[in-house]
Amino acid sequence: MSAPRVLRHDDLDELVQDAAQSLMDTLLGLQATQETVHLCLTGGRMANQIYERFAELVPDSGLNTQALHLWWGDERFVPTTDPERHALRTLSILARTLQLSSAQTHPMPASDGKADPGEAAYAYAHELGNTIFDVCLLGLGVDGHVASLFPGRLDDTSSSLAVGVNDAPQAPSERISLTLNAINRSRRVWLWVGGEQKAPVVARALAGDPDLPAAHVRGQLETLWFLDAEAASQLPQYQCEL
Ligand SMILES: O=C(O)[C@H](O)[C@@H](O)[C@H](O)[C@H](O)COP(=O)(O)O
Repeated sequence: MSAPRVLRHDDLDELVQDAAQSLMDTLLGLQATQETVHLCLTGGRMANQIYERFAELVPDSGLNTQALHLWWGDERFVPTTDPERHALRTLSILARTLQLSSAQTHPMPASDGKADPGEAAYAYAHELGNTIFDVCLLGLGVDGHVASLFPGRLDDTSSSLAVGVNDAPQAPSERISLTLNAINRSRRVWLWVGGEQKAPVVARALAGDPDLPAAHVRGQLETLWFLDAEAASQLPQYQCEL
């Protein structure tokens, strides 16, 4: 397990640019040595901005999009065509420049066709099997949640890979989430966080507050927190690298 490192950026634009470029560079580096790369995506406003920038980088990058597999860290348990679905938003951005077949994209199940979030989570865990994410992306909620693992409901002893959430404190209440078990077996875990309202929870999580799910995420090789200056504003200077 790797200790968290903080990459502090002067502003949101710099964070978006660096996060998108770092993702591209890492995927290209991986493709030089391995056939398939598994990337686990997150929802949220910050991530969507970074995906926009990433999609712009794709055409001139040399990225082999055929060799990329996309997974999701969590999903809102709503119908397939509901615009609230993380997968729908993310794919609508990425599909501008990435040609992706359905065999490469592994969205979490939607509510049409599945009885409840638990059944959907079970199916997703089965699909995931022994897959290890090369990069697992996460956003951070103001309450310290990551994926759909909320404070006070942390299923940290779960040996399963995905869980159904029926009473999330944030709408919609029904969700599917990867567990810490699935997240923390990733090679790299990257958190993308911006804005002043996240500063207190960033400081608590990086101080190791055990109540916060975000304090428990670790990649096997790398745990990187990409922050803008506002989100990093309550951290001690020594914790920031840039
Ligand atoms: O599933 C959801 O309801 C949200 O998308 C949420 O979990 C989000 O990922 C985080 O709150 C961080 O997102 P922001 O980058 O939008 O702050």
